[in-house]
Amino acid sequence: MSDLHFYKYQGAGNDFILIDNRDNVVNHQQPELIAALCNRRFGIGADGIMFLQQKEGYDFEMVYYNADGKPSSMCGNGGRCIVAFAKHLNIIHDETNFLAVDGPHYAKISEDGSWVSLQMIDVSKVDSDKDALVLNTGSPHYVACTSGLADKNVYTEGRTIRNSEKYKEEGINVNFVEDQGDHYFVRTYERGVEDETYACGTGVTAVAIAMAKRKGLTGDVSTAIKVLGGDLNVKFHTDGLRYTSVFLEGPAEFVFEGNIPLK
Ligand SMILES: N[C@@H](CCC[C@H](N)C(=O)O)C(=O)O
Repeated sequence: MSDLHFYKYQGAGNDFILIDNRDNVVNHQQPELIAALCNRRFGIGADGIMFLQQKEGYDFEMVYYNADGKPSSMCGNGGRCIVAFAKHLNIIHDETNFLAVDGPHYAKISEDGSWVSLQMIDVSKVDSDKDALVLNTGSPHYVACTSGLADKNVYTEGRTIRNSEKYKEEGINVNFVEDQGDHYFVRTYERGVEDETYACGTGVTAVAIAMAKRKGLTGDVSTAIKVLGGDLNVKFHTDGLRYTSVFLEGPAEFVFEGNIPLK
């Protein structure tokens, strides 16, 4: 039995296990192992796990799995955390270009390594589903406006939409948003965690774009968003049809590191 050295990071309460796999010794294509490491009772506990790997032409590659052990689409808060991890490993200094499942990403990181601004994919397709908006910001998102969000049963209502006939095969992340004047309050049911998380980066990015679309905003837009685990900000430029130079900004913090036996 050998030990796996891991690092734990969180971005606005969206928490992740990080593994330095530059020497490629960990075979991560083991869904049961990934799910066991992410398990909050029997493992380290996390919403997802990332492997930092070498990639020619980039500072590193981000390989992301959801807590259920399945490979996932893009994770925005995970992307911000892996940038902080790459700085900790001295792979990068104050900016980086890395590769993720949805393509190349540029990011900037503060001197102390605790604040990350991550460029997300451009978006040009925003669909309607009755009163909700549906779009892909690296991961698929359903955005529904609501009131009384603090008291909403996000688990039950999110789970029902995620498992509805239309979405159950591919799955979708379900975001509920309440306009609170100078910011939006957002709560998200995450596919692959199959629960509400404290924050979802691709989710708040989808909310900021969806709300701009609904309000017909154009030009440079900056949107403050509160989530259960803290504060995030989303910036982009739009002509009303395309959303470009999209940046997800917020905290990314080291929590602890340790070793866990690989059984
Ligand atoms: N927490 C993430 C989203 C991770 C992917 C998601 N669970 C999915 O399967 O689509 C984020 O911060 O973006």
